[in-house]
Amino acid sequence: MHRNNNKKSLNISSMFQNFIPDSNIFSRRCIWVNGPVIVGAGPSGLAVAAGLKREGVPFIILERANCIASLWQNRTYDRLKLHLPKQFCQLPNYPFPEDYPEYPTKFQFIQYLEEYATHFDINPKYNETVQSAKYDETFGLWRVKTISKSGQLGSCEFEYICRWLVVATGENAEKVVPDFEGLEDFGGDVLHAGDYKSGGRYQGKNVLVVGCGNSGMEVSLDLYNHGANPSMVVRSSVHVLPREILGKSTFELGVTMMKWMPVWLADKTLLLLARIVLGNTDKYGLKRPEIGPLELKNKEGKTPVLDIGALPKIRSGNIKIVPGIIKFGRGKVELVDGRVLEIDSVILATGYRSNVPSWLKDNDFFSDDGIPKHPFPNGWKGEAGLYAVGFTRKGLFGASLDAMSVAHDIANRWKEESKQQKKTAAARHRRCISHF
Ligand SMILES: Cc1cc2nc3c(=O)[nH]c(=O)nc-3n(C[C@H](O)[C@H](O)[C@H](O)COP(=O)(O)OP(=O)(O)OC[C@H]3O[C@@H](n4cnc5c(N)ncnc54)[C@H](O)[C@@H]3O)c2cc1C
Ligand SMILES: NC(=O)C1=CN([C@@H]2O[C@H](COP(=O)(O)OP(=O)(O)OC[C@H]3O[C@@H](n4cnc5c(N)ncnc54)[C@H](OP(=O)(O)O)[C@@H]3O)[C@@H](O)[C@H]2O)C=CC1
Ligand SMILES: O=C(O)C(=O)Cc1c[nH]c2ccccc12
Repeated sequence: MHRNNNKKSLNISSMFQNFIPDSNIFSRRCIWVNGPVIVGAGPSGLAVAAGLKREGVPFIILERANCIASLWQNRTYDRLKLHLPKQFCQLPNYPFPEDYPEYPTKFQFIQYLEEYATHFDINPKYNETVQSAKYDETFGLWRVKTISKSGQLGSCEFEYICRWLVVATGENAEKVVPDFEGLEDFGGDVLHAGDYKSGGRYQGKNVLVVGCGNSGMEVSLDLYNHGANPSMVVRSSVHVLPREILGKSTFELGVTMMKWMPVWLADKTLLLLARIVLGNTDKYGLKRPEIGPLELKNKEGKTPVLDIGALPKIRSGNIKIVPGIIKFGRGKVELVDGRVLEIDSVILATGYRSNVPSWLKDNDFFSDDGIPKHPFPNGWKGEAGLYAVGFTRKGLFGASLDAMSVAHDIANRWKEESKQQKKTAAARHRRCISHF
């Protein structure tokens, strides 16, 4: 759908360069960017920015929050630690400090990201939400419209014009909040896991945790540790794996096995080892999916739970497993097995989704769920200067690989176009001189 109009864009871009900056003739201020616009200042956006800095390519990062890594700073609970070993979570060209533990805390991870941004001198434009991005075929340029909520003037609107657009808004941009019958009559407090910080205020309360992914499991454990009485809803199935097997990270084991054997065999081996370490999890209401954990992650993006202590509490009955929900009523919930539970609070650990379809217009690179249609490792480059980083379903590790490919590709194209622009300018200059 998008054609590459390189020649056209060169002429038009130099035209914009003279004409647009700080223009007040439009109600929306237009800004020409001599390089890519990166949307999102999470780990993915920062990693691309660092790569571009190293190559000397100018760029702008637009971030809707007032800080970098807002998922980590604003939407995660206090007890969170990285659940993959640190070597799989560091960004390119800047290792974690040596004294960091194998599984850094979220506060250590945030500190690392702050230092990363400082080290590479990355300064995002904060409080600026991208509302739409559209490729203008006539000019061969991207038009990125934002609304900015900072400053004393209230909100301002901007339009950035650029040749390259890097989508780095993440797989977890928005909370998923399902519609439950009767929830409006429930009366107690209802929170998404993205707003949960700690179990401190739930002591002695009956709390229903909806969802059994890593968030549901870890929130349930945190609630138990704070003296609450959690019940966790498992409506379908879940793969629970030990975080480590014989002292080695299960994730690393999976990655290594996949290099040597087909994914189904790696899955079979992992499940056998998990059975030896954890026992039969089906017994506690944690039915395993029919597809193996690695294949399920690759195909559907569903992350297996890496257990950090919830499973023993499930075994001992301190965290109760309950089936799907029929409806809520005042102070209670009715379950599909006919039971009615009295509950004080609800925590929706029901996951997240990408928000790309809401703002990227006329695109056929991303599917309706906001993830690129081409799976890893082919999902980072679209047409007409469109790039995606951090949608590989491979966590920070995948984001880093994407970021290096994207920064390198843009740098090559930017340098090529800059060279051509210089040649065109020189030729124009020679023609002018020859007229005298
Ligand atoms: C609780 C939790 C724990 C996790 N733990 C791990 C882990 O241990 N290891 C691992 O590898 N992965 C983990 N992940 C996966 C996670 O996706 C990555 O860690 C990482 O945050 C992805 O980085 P990102 O930059 O792609 O996305 P994000 O971190 O989500 O950053 C995207 C940024 O884009 C901004 N944004 C979104 N929409 C707009 C818009 N329209 N305009 C402007 N800005 C916008 C957001 O505000 C955000 O700052 C975890 C995820 C969650 C939810
Ligand atoms: N320590 C760490 O590093 C952590 C990492 N994470 C990561 O963050 C990402 C998001 O994880 P998470 O927040 O757990 O989200 P997930 O998408 O992994 O899990 C969502 C859960 O909610 C359930 N659910 C959704 N809708 C309903 C409904 N209507 N009724 C009942 N159950 C419902 C799902 O069930 P079903 O499967 O049936 O759809 C699933 O169990 C993952 O990649 C995860 O690995 C999260 C927490 C900690
Ligand atoms: O925690 C996450 O969300 C991740 O995406 C990390 C991750 C990528 N691939 C996995 C396979 C098994 C467990 C975690 C991950």
